[in-house]
Amino acid sequence: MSKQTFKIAAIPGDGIGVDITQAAIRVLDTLAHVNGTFSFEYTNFDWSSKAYLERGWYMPPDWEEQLKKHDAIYFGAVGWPSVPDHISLWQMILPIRQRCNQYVNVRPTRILKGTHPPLAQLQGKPSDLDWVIVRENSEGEYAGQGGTTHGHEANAVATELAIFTRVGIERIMRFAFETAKLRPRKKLTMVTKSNAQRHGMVLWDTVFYEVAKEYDGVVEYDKMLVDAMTVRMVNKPESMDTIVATNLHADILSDLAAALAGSIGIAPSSNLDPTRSCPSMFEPIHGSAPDIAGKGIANPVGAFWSAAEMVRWLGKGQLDEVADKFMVAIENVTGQPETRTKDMGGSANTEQVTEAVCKEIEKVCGR
Ligand SMILES: NC(=O)c1ccc[n+]([C@@H]2O[C@H](COP(=O)([O-])OP(=O)(O)OC[C@H]3O[C@@H](n4cnc5c(N)ncnc54)[C@H](O)[C@@H]3O)[C@@H](O)[C@H]2O)c1
Ligand SMILES: O=C(O)[C@H](O)[C@@H](O)C(=O)O
Ligand SMILES: [K+]
Ligand SMILES: [Mn+2]
Repeated sequence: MSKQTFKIAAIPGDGIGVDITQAAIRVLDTLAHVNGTFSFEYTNFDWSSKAYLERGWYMPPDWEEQLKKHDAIYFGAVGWPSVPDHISLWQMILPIRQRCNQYVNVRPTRILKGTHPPLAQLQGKPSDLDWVIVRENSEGEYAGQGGTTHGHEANAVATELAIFTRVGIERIMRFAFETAKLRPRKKLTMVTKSNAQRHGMVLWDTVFYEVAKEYDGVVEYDKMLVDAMTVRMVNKPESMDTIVATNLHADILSDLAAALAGSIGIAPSSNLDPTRSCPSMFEPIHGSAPDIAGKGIANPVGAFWSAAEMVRWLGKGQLDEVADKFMVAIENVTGQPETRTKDMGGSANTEQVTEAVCKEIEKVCGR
């Protein structure tokens, strides 16, 4: 069998995005080397807030064409205090998600070996918390429509329009049910705020129950209002498995999930184009963390987990075992107190964790 080469567009971005992307590439290359059946070829894109401040743009006019030459995109994080966050988000990450048809954002959470999450200390066992949050990634509260009139005056008016389409809702529901069907608990919880938001959220509910009919007897499903959902996530983590929510709700719930599982630094995400007509994008859910940037102490585990999901996606079913072993290597490292970063109660730096994961890959990922 000839060796497969995957073309990766690497966009480190800002702050700790740079450290963790570098770490992820090192780990991915070690994995490829140890496995021997595939390799990665990277194009590095210096699209960042720093570059924006120097040259006035984040991405060049042909960014889409450039990205689409790749099999996948690996993303660090974007955002820096000297640029308003809505500028950085809307000039980088959100256009990529929208124009590359990445309408699903998959955010798994579970309690990795060796973590001491607040939830497990309160009650229950680590395996109680094992979720996949399916985030609608193309519309909703992130549709980007709205405007401002009389901007700096006392009578300023601003609108922020959330848009929900039947097509958009139906495809995310279907993806969520298919995800739930393949999980051990086979449960799907759908989250809205359809008591207060009586149009878009009601359409979500309606389409959910329509699609649900196709899964009767296969997937157990229920519906939650987002406020009550936060309580259930803390008090009854074992009662849920797959969760589907709108762009904004799932953004918030996934940070909560990460914190309950131990740290924002371990949580991964896959921005997927399920049709595979565009490259999908993999990134940890955290941001550029300006408060710890430049210190070399960022937890790279969320970045590694995202890299493992990228391998799984690129393999189209052929590299699942490789991705699983990669996760074992990561957990062998989180399992050791001396190779945990500060956010996980340890004192190791990014470099030491990366080194340790590479060593574990050599032990557990050989063919
Ligand atoms: N997808 C993205 O690129 C993305 C995601 C979230 C936030 N952002 C941007 O990042 C910037 C900072 O946002 P924020 O502070 O709200 O969120 P953040 O996720 O960057 O940081 C929140 C807190 O978590 C800590 N943290 C995050 N990742 C960590 C890691 N890997 N290891 C250890 N600690 C970690 C940070 O130090 C900080 O205290 C903003 O500009 C925001 O818009 C971008
Ligand atoms: O999508 C967003 O809201 C931001 O990019 C970030 O908070 C994320 O979760 O990816
Ligand atoms: K990120
Ligand atoms: Mn977020």
